[in-house]
Amino acid sequence: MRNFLKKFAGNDLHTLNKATVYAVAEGLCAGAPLLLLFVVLKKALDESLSFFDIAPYLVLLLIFFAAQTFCSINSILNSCSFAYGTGARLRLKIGEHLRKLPLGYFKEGKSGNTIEALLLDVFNVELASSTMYNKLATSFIIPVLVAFFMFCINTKLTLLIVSTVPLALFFFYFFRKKIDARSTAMLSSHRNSASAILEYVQGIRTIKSFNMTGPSFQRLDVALRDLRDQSYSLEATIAPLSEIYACIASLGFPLLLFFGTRMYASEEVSLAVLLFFMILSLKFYQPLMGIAPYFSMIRHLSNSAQNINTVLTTPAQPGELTQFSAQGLPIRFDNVSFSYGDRQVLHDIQFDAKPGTMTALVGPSGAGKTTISHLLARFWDVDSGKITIGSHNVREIAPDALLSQMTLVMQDTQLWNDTVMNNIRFGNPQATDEDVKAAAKAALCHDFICRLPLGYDTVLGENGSSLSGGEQKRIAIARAILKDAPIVILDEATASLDPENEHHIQQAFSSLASSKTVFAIAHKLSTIRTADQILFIENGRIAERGNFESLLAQGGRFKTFWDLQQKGQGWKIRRTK
Ligand SMILES: Nc1ncnc2c1ncn2[C@@H]1O[C@H](COP(=O)(O)OP(=O)(O)OP(=O)(O)O)[C@@H](O)[C@H]1O
Repeated sequence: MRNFLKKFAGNDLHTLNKATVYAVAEGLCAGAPLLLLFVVLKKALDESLSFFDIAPYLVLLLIFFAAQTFCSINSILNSCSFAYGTGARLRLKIGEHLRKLPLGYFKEGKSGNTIEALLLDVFNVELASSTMYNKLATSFIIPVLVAFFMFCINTKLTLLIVSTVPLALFFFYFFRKKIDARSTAMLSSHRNSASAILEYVQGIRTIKSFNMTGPSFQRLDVALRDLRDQSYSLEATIAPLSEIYACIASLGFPLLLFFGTRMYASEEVSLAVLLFFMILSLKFYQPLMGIAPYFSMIRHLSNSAQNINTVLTTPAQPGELTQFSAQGLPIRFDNVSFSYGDRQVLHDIQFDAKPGTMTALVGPSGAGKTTISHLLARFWDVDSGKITIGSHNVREIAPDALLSQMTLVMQDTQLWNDTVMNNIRFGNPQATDEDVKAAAKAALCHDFICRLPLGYDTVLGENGSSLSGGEQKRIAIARAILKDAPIVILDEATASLDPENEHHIQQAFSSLASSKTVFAIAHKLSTIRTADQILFIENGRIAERGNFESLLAQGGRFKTFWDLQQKGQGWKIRRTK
């Protein structure tokens, strides 16, 4: 645990050490009244006792109380400063690392796990370092110091008191695998529910539209029930074990009573010493009793630490070229093949895109169009062949440097719960308000933004929920215009829009795409009439290529596709009686 904390705490580790020293000092100060009690008892039993005899001890007691309070405050402040500092650093580190991971990592259903790493696991580390670490340290150090002190007074009585502790610890050690298993199951269940809740919240619109709220949403229901069962099962294991552990450990007290009184009867020890040991044994057992619940927390922590490590050690995509400009460079897909797991979805893709031209990717659903554009952005790396920009293989280019040269307008628009101004400025944080407005005008959104209650200062709600789909898309285009990257990828950007919105967005795209190297993925073939080259993708291969007219003239798959779309424009929903 300490190694894990050390790894992320850096120079802050001395704060944790300070907190531990204060915590031990606090524990010892808390024990001081017992020592004074012993002195008072001894005086009372050996001689007569007056107020003047105990007055200096009363003063000492007040000093110890003050010292205890001082140490306690400092222990809490230092451990909290360490815990929340380390927690914040960990969250930032995870957030920073996530940005460098290939998109494939998030597509493989690991996002629930990642959120768990950010929330529960880091929270566990915070909790461990703010309270558990000090509690555990003092729970071991204080009994050791008390035992040493008792040992100096009477060896036999000390041995009686401590003899049961190894037995109790061994008992817990014997059941550790059971606790481990329950704790691991509980954490895994926690992760499942986090991912189920995430899925539920993200899909809430669909769930509502199918009237599948509440328990009918099976996965969430099952995950939450499992979490309830696993949490209960863990507690039901820990609670009896903790009680039996505490019982075994404190068996030393009856032993002390039995043998201690016999030793007193045979005048082997004085009454004061016997009474003192009885009182001191409480100080000895008390911290040991308190540590039982921490055994499962240690398991939680090591599990959380492992999970955080898994996220942090997932390799970031390599790429040594950190300064790169794609301006004016041609792009080449050279015999590119790619598989998702065992399933090959792209075969020998070969084409060139000259700078400043538009390449349209069309074809049936699932043909591999989006995958081609994602490979260019290095969301994944190719299995064979290569993609080059100018003379550079994209594998050589650091993902951040590569993405800085691209604008992606995806099917789903991601907007933040922030002002319109900041949402657009996301494309270029250095942009002035005037730059933002100019981009908004070019993307044909200035007018509707001005009609919003606070204009550019209007907060958009979660994922732009206060705007229509077409308006959201135009904000995303304004953001892309502001980024002004030399490569633009448009993925089904006009899908699901009404004709008026589509017309506006087409105009906005023209502003975005002028003089850029554009890759447009489109189902509606009418939107890519002006493309310099059209690649018709089918079953992961380029089946046909050419410009709009030449492809129609070929009379092949593209032509069939076009004819079908023309017919489809007059489609009706027929009611059968
Ligand atoms: N993350 C993924 N893991 C596994 N398979 C995937 C993944 N993403 C896509 N696929 C599969 O790869 C194939 C190509 O998908 P892709 O999204 O590139 O097709 P597309 O031509 O863009 O389809 P559409 O027009 O419907 O968006 C499909 O069969 C799809 O099921």
